[in-house]
Amino acid sequence: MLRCLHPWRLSGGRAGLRLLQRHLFTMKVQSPEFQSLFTEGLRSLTELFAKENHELRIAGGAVRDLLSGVKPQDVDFATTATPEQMKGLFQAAGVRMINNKGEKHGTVTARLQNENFEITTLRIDVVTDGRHAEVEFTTDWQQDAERRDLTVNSMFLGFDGTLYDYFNGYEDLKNKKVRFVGHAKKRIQEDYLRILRYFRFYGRIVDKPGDHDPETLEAIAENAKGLGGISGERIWVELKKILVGNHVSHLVHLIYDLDVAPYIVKYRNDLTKATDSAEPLKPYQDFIIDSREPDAAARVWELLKYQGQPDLLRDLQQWSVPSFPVSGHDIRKAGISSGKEIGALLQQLRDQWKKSGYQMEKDELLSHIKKS
Ligand SMILES: Nc1ccn([C@@H]2O[C@H](COP(=O)(O)OP(=O)(O)OP(=O)(O)O)[C@@H](O)[C@H]2O)c(=O)n1
Ligand SMILES: [Mg+2]
Repeated sequence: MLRCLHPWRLSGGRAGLRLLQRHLFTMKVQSPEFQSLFTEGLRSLTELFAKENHELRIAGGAVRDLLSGVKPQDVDFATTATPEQMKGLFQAAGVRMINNKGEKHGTVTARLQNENFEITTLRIDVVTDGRHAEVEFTTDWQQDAERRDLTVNSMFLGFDGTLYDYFNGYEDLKNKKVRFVGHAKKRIQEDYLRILRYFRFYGRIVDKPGDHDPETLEAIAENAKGLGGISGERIWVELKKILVGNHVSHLVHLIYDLDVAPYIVKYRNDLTKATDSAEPLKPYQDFIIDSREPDAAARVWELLKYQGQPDLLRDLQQWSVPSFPVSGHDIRKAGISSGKEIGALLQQLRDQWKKSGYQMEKDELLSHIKKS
């Protein structure tokens, strides 16, 4: 998962600006990944905002991915427009809005040319309890960058290719450094899940494991117990992402050394509560099956070794990973030709197969298609 940095075209002679933290560094970004985002839907969206003089930029993780030469899986947008202004603008243009649950936190989702766009008003987190935040809207990009977790996740990218970087995120990405924006302690106390996000991005970005900012490690150790208040399901989602990254062994050690482990693994019966507790191996097996990485099993052993669960470890080591018996070809033979439908059916059958404890065979699975 080594990510290489693209040779960016710098807009002449501004490199000196990045020396000061909290000093806006800008440059121009041109890359095939960036260009590939410009769908018809995105063009219409940017035009709508430009017409009303609202600023709209790509924000956070998607900027990080683009700068690493990776096409982002999901793109978040940030804007100076308030949710009310966005709603007015979309209504006037006859654009459908969906899923208004995010509105309290400033997020409006608009559907243009069959694509969904999640757009969030710039905000300050006014009150945080380590899990949720009460927010206040702002039109100041720097303030929005300041409430984000890591420097590499705190950048914005305008549609003319201008990168806006307030906290040396670009420099950190190039130097493969994972750092919190401002004080690690404060950032973690705003949302304890950020402890695990730190490990996750460390596994994604850093080449050689071992180097950490002492202040960060201290802040993690001091605040690990905050993870006790986060739902097991959210923890498990992050943990799985750590396990598919690099440096798993190093990170699992660190999770134990910093005493984070008690709050995310031992004593946590709800960690994998989506599944039956009579089958303690199931979530790990599902993870291995879903990850499709050749060494996924070894990564989970690593975790179990330290989880103080030698029985689970032994059982998992003896388990031979079954392979899903249905292929796209089988479904096509059953008379379905649309690629999209085949994909959806494969996913459905996979889920059924997993629920059956990987017991269902090909014919039985395929017979379910015909019935539905
Ligand atoms: N606990 C969190 C979660 C998110 N963010 C901010 O919100 C952005 C988007 O969050 P999310 O999509 O959850 O994560 P990404 O960083 O985009 O990572 P991924 O590639 O997994 O989506 C992050 O980049 C970061 O700026 C944050 O500050 N603190
Ligand atoms: Mg994201």
